[in-house]
Amino acid sequence: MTKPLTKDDYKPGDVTVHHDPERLHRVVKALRAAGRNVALVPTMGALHEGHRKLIREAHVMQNTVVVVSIFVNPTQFGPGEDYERYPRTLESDVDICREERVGLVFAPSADDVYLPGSSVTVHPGPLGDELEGASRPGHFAGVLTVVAKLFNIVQPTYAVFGEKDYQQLTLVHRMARDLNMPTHVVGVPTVREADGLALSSRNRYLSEEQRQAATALSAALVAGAHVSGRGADAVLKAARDTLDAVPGVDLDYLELRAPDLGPAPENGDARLLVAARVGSTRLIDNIAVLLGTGDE
Ligand SMILES: Nc1ncnc2c1ncn2[C@@H]1O[C@H](COP(=O)(O)OP(=O)(O)OP(=O)(O)O)[C@@H](O)[C@H]1O
Ligand SMILES: CC(C)(CO)[C@@H](O)C(=O)[O-]
Ligand code: BAL
Repeated sequence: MTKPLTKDDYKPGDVTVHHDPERLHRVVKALRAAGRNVALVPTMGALHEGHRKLIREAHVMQNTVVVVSIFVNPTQFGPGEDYERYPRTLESDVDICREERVGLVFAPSADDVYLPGSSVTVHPGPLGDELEGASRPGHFAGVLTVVAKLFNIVQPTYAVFGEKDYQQLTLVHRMARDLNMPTHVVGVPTVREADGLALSSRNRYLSEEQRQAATALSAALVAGAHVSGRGADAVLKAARDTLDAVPGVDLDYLELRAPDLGPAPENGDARLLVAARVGSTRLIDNIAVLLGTGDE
């Protein structure tokens, strides 16, 4: 039988913060037994408007308890990446969650998530070594393993992810399908600043000058999308020219792919993806494009 909840487990109308995976698991199990839907929004914290939009999407279904996880997952960072430096702002994150009517925040420590001797991981398949995975070896094994753990701890009906991390969203979809996970994965369009820059927790690393240069990523995607009727070569050239015109932007990749990140089609729906370093900050972005044949 499910144990009744106490005020330390769940406070209707307020947010409750849990650190212990087993306790959180017990709380969501009791809420489900009481007829509530459970939706999960996985994050690494330092919450911004993009995260707020994911939380609002998670509320779309009536009678839902939204769980936001806040965990800077060490296994998805490579050596020399910004794991130590990544912003950790739990107190203000909890305030944002309260404003957004989140029921439960799950903020575990790395030791609670990865028990000593843990060795089994999720293998992302070949897509895990491409695009982001080519620059960040092992990144998607780390992401999918922690997302699978979160799905098992929370057992959500819905889990919401942003299109800003398009390859991550694609791989999480694929993991849920390939491993018969009962969670529905929902994608949310990218929230942008007025000048086009995709919101990202890492934007706070940028100096004023770098912040200005960083608009080159979204500008390049828009320039590419603008000429999409003329075909793939025109898209890549327009995007590349835009990036090349801005000093201080060091391109990592600019690629056109199919919407499922397979090879780009000659025409029809496609995705244009970019990653670049501005100073020491690595930024990513992407946009949907409709490729024409170049005849029109
Ligand atoms: N601008 C955005 N619009 C929509 N969703 C977003 C945006 N930024 C992040 N997300 C989504 O929020 C979720 C948590 O991402 P995360 O906490 O890593 O934030 P982030 O801003 O992407 O941080 P980072 O700078 O580390 O990439 C992911 O599903 C991510 O795609
Ligand atoms: C999905 C995620 C929370 C897994 O650590 C992370 O990759 C993120 O914040 O996008
Ligand atoms: N937002 C994706 C998490 C990462 O960059 O590690």
